[in-house]
Order: sequence, then C-alpha cells, then structure tokens
Amino acid sequence: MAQQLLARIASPTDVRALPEADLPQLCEDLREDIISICGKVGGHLGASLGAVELIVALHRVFHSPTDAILFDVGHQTYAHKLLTGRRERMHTLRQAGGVAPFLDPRESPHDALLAGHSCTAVSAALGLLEGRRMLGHRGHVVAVLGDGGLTGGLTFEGLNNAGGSHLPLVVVLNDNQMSISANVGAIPSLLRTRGARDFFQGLGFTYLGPVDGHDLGALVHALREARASSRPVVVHALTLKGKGFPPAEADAQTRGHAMGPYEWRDGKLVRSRGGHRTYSEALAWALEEAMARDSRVVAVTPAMLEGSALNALKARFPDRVHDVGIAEQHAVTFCAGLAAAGARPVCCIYSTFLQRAYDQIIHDVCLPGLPVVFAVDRAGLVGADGATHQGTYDVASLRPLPGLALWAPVVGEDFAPMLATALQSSRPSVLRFPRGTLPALPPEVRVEEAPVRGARWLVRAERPELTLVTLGPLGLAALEAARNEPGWSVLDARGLSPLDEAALLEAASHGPVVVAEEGTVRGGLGSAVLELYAERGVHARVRVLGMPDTFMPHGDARVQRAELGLDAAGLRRAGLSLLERSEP
Ligand SMILES: Cc1ncc(C[n+]2csc(CCOP(=O)(O)OP(=O)(O)O)c2C)c(N)n1
Ligand SMILES: CC(=O)[C@@H](O)[C@H](O)COP(=O)(O)O
Ligand SMILES: [Mg+2]
Repeated sequence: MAQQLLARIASPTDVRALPEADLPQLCEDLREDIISICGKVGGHLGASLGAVELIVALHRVFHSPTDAILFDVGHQTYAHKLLTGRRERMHTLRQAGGVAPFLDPRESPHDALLAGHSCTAVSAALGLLEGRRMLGHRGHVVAVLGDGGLTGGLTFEGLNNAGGSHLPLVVVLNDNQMSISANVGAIPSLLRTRGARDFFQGLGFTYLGPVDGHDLGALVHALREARASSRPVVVHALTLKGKGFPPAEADAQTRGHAMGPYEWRDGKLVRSRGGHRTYSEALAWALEEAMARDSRVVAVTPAMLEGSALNALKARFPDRVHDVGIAEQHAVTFCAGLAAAGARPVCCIYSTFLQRAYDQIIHDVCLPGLPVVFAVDRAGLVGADGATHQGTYDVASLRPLPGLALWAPVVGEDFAPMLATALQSSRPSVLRFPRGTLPALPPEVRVEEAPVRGARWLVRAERPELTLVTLGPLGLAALEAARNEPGWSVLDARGLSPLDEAALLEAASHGPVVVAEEGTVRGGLGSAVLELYAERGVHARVRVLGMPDTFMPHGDARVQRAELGLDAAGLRRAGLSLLERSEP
C-alpha cells in the first residue's frame, strides 16, 4: 500500500486530521517520495530527508498559512512541498517551468518566505510577526533554521532583535551538525553542551530541548509548548542529515546534501558523475600550485568547501584553507585582515553569495587597496538552482570599483597565469568563472605566461568585417560562430578594469561589434564597451548579448543559453543580423 497515505494529503489540514498512529507511515511515504524524486531529477536530498519528522510535526501543530512557517534557505523542504499540494508536480522539481528549487510564495501560499540564500529566516520572520501585530493580523510565525545558518551574522542580528522585542517568535533550530560540509567554528561545540540553553536564554529566548528531531511525539509536544508561549522561544531539535537513505547517511563529507540523479543496479547505487573536470577544479589546481610555491597564499571559503572543489586542498594544507561558515561578509573582511598582515588570501566564493559582502569589498578591500583575490565561482547561469543562485551581477557590480582588476578565464589552462597575475599584483583582483565542465583547449586559444595583460585576439581576420567580443568561456562559442566567416574576428576581452581600450577601438574600426557576456546586460562588459565608444565619439554598430533585465528562473543552463543567444548559433545570428545578412 505504498504512498496510500501521502496520496490522501492535499494540504496541511489533512495532516492535522490524521490519527496520530498514522504519522510514522506518513513520514515513511514522504521519505520514499523524496528518495525516488531525487533519484530521477537530483536535488537537495540530505537536508530534506533529515527534516521529514520536523515538517510533519510543524504542520500538525501550526496552521499554515494562517500561521507562517519560514524555512531558512528552503533546500530542506521537499516534505513541506509534498504536504502542501505539490505532490503531483514534484517530478518537475528544479526543471524549467517546474516546481521551484527552494520556496517561493508565488508557488504556494504555504511558502511564507522566498529564499535560497541562508540566514534570512529569523529576520524575515520577526519582520512578519511585527508587521502582523502592527496591522492587527492573526497567526503565529515560525523560523526554521539550520545549525549552519547559525554561523551567519544576519541570523545573529535577527536573534538579537527578536530577543529584545519580547514578541512570541518561534525559532526551530534543526541541528544536524552539518552545513554542506561539517559545520565549523565554535557553534558546533556550543550546541553540544548546556551552553546552548544559556546562550539562547541569555538572548531572551525560552529554550526547549534538545529534542530528538525524529521523535514525532517529542517534537509535537515541544512545538505545542512553543506555540503557546507569549515570548520568544527556541526549539532545539537534533536530526540526522540524510536520514533513511543509507548512502546519504554514510556520506561523511556532506550526508548527501545535494545529489544528482541516481539509480539502483544490482543492489548498488549508481550515480551519473559525468567524470568531467570543472572550472572550480581548475581554480583549485592553480591555487594548489600557488600555495605550494608561496607560503603566504591562503584560501578562504564561506561554507562552500565542497562546491568550490577545495577538499583536496584542505587535506594538503589544513592550516591554510579556512572554511569560515556561512559568513560571506566575514570571509571578505577576514581576507582584508590577512592581506594587511602580508598574507595572500584567495577568497573562493560563489557570485550569488558575494552579493552579500558588497560593502566589505568596497570598504575593507578596495578602499585600502589590499591585494585580496576573489575567485568568483558560479558566475553566469547555474541551471537548476534558479533565480536565487544565478551569477548575474558580479561584473556589473564590481566593474565600477576603483583599483579592482577583473579577469575571466576561457579554458582551464588560463587559470594558472591569471591567478599568478592576480597574486603578483599589489591590488585587489577578481577571477570569475562559471559552473560547469572544462572544454578541451582549442588551437586558437594561446595560453600566455603571467603577467596576463590586455585582451586576446582568438581570431584576427585579414579583411575584417565584424568582431565578436566576449568574456570568459563565451570565447569558445564565438570561435564556433566565426568558423566559416573569413571576415569575422574574435576578441576575448579577457578582463575588465582595466579594459583593453586599444583592442576595442580597433574592433570598432573594422565594422560592427557583437559583445557577449554571461552576466546582466545592464552594466557589464557591453556597457563598458558602449561607454568607451561614446566617450571617444566612435560610431559603431554594437549588439550586446547577455542575461536579461529580469530574474532568470531555474532550468537547464544549456537550454537557457540557447534561448538568450549565448551560444554559437546565437552569436552567429547576432553577427549576421548586424551585417544585414541571413544564413546562406
Ligand atoms: C548566503 C548563503 N551562503 C551559502 C549558501 C549555500 N548553502 C546552502 S545550504 C547550506 C548549508 C546550510 O546548513 P544548515 O543551515 O545547517 O542546513 P542543513 O543543510 O544542514 O539542513 C549552504 C552553505 C547559501 N544558500 N546561502
Ligand atoms: C542550497 C545551496 O545553496 C547549495 O546547496 C547550492 O545548491 C549548491 O550549488 P552547487 O551545486 O552549484 O554547488
Ligand atoms: Mg545543518
């Protein structure tokens, strides 16, 4: 009778109506669905499996959507999605037009908070509670927070405000002792001791727990007590990430945090790993060489050791690779301090998470002109993680900052000379690169020794009629687009700030210019080129291709690239249309 119970649940009202004796079966059904869906489409398996009982208990005790349940990040909520009317569509999870990767109130009234980035739940929940109180609206407000989320400053700002407000905010701490990798810093040991009680009580919260986060009875009991409280309260639940799926439970590295599709063959789990090397790995290899050469070089990651491919580096240089937790602002200012002391920090950070540290980049790094290197990963389209995770704004937001050099490798072989250039510089630098696998090195791409300077002509036509100007791996698409066009040149801008003005002016003197970048069309390389031409009074026909002036949703990044014209066919179309020619 698999799934018979879950199939009858259309909304949280049905969860509350179930006899208590049926709840373990409901949890089993939920786990079965989550394991099966992730096997087919991939996703955040480990966190979602660990939160099954917690989510069932929350929906038993609180009346969503009148009571608002705000989940931090939202990656642990597959059970919540399955219980709130999305079960029929869950097979579309994380795909174009399908169920969202995280939570989105536009998808369901039970998603009280749009999220994807960590550490926002407590602040947003407190704001919601205060807003409701002010406007005379009913309903309890619950923030569900992971122990990883407790390593971020924003969470502490929210807790401080909440504790002082005396409002009846309920914070549920889902403590599985893991961020994506093992949780770091002093928080893990604080949570293992009586110190947790003292800590939360000191902040003005009633502390309930620790509760076994897989014991439904204990959870419901604690949550009822929290719901009845007239002051801020923390329910501390201990859970196991990956619970109920042995391969995830056994994965000491991440407990199955996020997994690509998998299947069982002859009793063994088979994952489609692809086997291809990634841009993140290329950065990590170049960094490893740099660290071996120069003992001043250190790597810093805000909780993305795994995604930034730094595990091997951490094993080789345990004291020079710092995972500082989900603390992007701290990571950047920590790097500023390291650089001020004479070290050479490389801050490995995803483009989307760098957004949180914008003031630290300006105030702590660029203003004093400290030589921090930012290795900006996941720059451009990221695919299934969607709008909250797209690497859209790094170029446009960093380009105006005085003294900050920005580089974009095209192939894996570009990393070593670019990183060496950045590390030799006495100024801050950025290397931006995408999520994805490394291409083979085409003959047109000449790799140069450090220091890297200026743009690089990948193709220089003898009788030029048009130039494709690109940033990063789009240079490869441009090569393909220009392959049978003897009059087309391809210029890899290679960097911005400084912009290679001479090369770009030469391009305009040859004919129309197509500029293509995987970042917003507002304010990036295209804008820089247009500004240059306007300042110099150059009349050139220019077409800028990039990510649109809207938030790009989740989907297949390759398909999205094609839709945006950010592939060989799109670049070709843009070139032909500027030349007012059509495909032969
Ligand atoms: C600001 C920000 N930095 C990094 C991430 C990447 N990230 C997503 S989930 C996660 C771990 C969160 O740990 P925790 O809150 O304990 O939740 P768990 O996965 O253990 O349930 C991280 C680092 C993010 N989403 N947002
Ligand atoms: C939820 C979250 O923010 C991370 O787990 C993210 O999904 C990782 O993305 P990558 O798969 O690109 O490392
Ligand atoms: Mg955790």
